[in-house]
Amino acid sequence: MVRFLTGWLKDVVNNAYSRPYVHKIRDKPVFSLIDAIRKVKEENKNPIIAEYKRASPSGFSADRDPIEYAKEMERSGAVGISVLTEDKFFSGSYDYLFIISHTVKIPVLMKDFVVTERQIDNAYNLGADSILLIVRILTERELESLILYARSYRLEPLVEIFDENELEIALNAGAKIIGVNSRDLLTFTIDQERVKRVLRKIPSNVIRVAESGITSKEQIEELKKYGADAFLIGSSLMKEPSKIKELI
Ligand SMILES: O=C(O)c1ccccc1NCC(=O)[C@H](O)[C@H](O)COP(=O)(O)O
Repeated sequence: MVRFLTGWLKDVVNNAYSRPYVHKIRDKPVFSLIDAIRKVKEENKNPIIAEYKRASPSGFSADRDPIEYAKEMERSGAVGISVLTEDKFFSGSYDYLFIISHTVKIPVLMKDFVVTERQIDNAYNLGADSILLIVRILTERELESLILYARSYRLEPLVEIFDENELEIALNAGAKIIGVNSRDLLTFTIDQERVKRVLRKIPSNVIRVAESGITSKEQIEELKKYGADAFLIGSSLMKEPSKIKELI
């Protein structure tokens, strides 16, 4: 299918094409996010991917030191850290990714609107262990090709979907870890019922991640009933990092 983008999504993708190449050489091993999630589940804990997000187009903003935040998340048992690197709409940066990936020894996900191989080169060189690939902004051919490109660096991408149609695309492309985003990328509305509906349709040999709008342990327990293996949480942990202890 050919992608058709409107509004801010069109702008964010256009901006992604002109992200610069970062001249760095990776100096750390790759940590598997999938293995880390399986291990935390075996320990009967909730695998939480804690996100470092300073701003978002839906109006979120938080000013927190990246090193302190990352250390606290690792100390508290987060399975991984997601770092927003998109600059125009999320006030992210490649510097945050480098700093955080060189602070912690748990998997780090580069959260961005990835549409080029150059962005994946940057993720690897800056120390990321995984990248996000969003089905909504890619053609099927691009998705397949970027998954393979990321794997050539041993980075297993988290493939983000919205609904059943995108689930089929992600599965056809061979995704091994799939995130269902409760937030509609255009309207920003959160719909956990859609997430539950889609989660239960993902085969159990695929790692299933519930993304966005998670604020409580009750929500996590509910999402687990529908098959969620891991939880990507940004806003509530950026506002109150100590909350991670009760969520895990
Ligand atoms: O965070 C946003 O407002 C947002 C708006 C539009 C597109 C993407 C957006 N966020 C990216 C994410 O996927 C979330 O940051 C992530 O899932 C964590 O969500 P939350 O816990 O609700 O901050």
